[in-house]
Amino acid sequence: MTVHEDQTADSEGPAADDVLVVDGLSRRFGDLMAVDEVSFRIAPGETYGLLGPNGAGKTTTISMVAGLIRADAGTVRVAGQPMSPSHPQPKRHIGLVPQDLAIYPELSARENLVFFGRLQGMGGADLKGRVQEVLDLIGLADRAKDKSKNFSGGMKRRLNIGIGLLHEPHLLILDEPTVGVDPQSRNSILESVERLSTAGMAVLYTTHYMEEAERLCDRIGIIDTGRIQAEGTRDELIRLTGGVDQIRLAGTGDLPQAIESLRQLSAVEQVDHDGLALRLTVHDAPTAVAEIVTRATGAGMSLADVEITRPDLESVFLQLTGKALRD
Ligand SMILES: Nc1ncnc2c1ncn2[C@@H]1O[C@H](COP(=O)(O)OP(=O)(O)OP(=O)(O)O)[C@@H](O)[C@H]1O
Repeated sequence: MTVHEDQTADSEGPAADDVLVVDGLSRRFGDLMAVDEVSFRIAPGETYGLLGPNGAGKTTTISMVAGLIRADAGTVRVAGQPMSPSHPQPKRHIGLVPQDLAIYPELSARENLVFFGRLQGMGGADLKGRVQEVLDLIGLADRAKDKSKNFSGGMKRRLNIGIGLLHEPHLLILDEPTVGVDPQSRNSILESVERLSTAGMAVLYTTHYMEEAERLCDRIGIIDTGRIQAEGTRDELIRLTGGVDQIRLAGTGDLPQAIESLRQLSAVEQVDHDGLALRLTVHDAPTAVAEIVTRATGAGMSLADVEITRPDLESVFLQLTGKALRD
């Protein structure tokens, strides 16, 4: 886990096979420091999330990583090679999926992929084979012949992702790919990203949706006002801000005996009695809850209700920045 500002950290150095190493990346627009010394790294098969609200600096960061805009300071290494305006070659290892759709509505899914593949200098049997692989990866093989103008929002986004995958990049960058799509389409996009990650792809994923970061990302950088405020796995970030799982047991019966018995469980840190219910502070509530219920009832408690409360990244963000993730 790496913690920035005044927090202490046990930061690990970059591994030799990291697909992406970003160090001290900064960019100013006039008086605004849009990205301020952003550093992170992504290993093969790892999904790294930049989680932050609108205007946090996510798009500016990935635009610099992808070589679309110049950085004022900092370095980017892709697949072990430094990248700069004078040395753009490592760009070929990056697949960028921008926020806006870049597909031709009158062309089918397959025709779009063939068109963009040719633009990238691909052709012949290689292109044909790769297009089929990509159609499978994005789950559009059975709609390959349909014009993309007839696709749902999520299918169009997946086709957009497919275009970014054609040249077999080592790193796929997705900029808020689910904004403006319905929940079902969102799920199919997330499943595609999960499939790619399982296949070994390194993914850089920007979002302001906490649920997506929690579901997809192995590590998350919480970004606000251009700075990464904290970085780690979901659980590390939650521990960092002192978040704990709680279980509330409402019921009647021999409560003192239940408290005594529950205090002996290693997962239980603390048991309080608020008059109406027992309130437990626990490690990993979803795993511990079955044993806790068994203990409480075994000790003579008759349960009326069991409620689990887990802190989430929204509360971490609030604590770190004093603001909500969404307006
Ligand atoms: N070309 C530009 N000129 C001036 N200001 C810019 C430019 N591009 C971005 N900004 C500003 O830089 C800040 C960071 O913007 P950026 O687009 O990187 O944020 P974001 O986290 O991607 O949010 P969003 O999802 O809204 O794009 C914002 O205040 C934005 O207004």
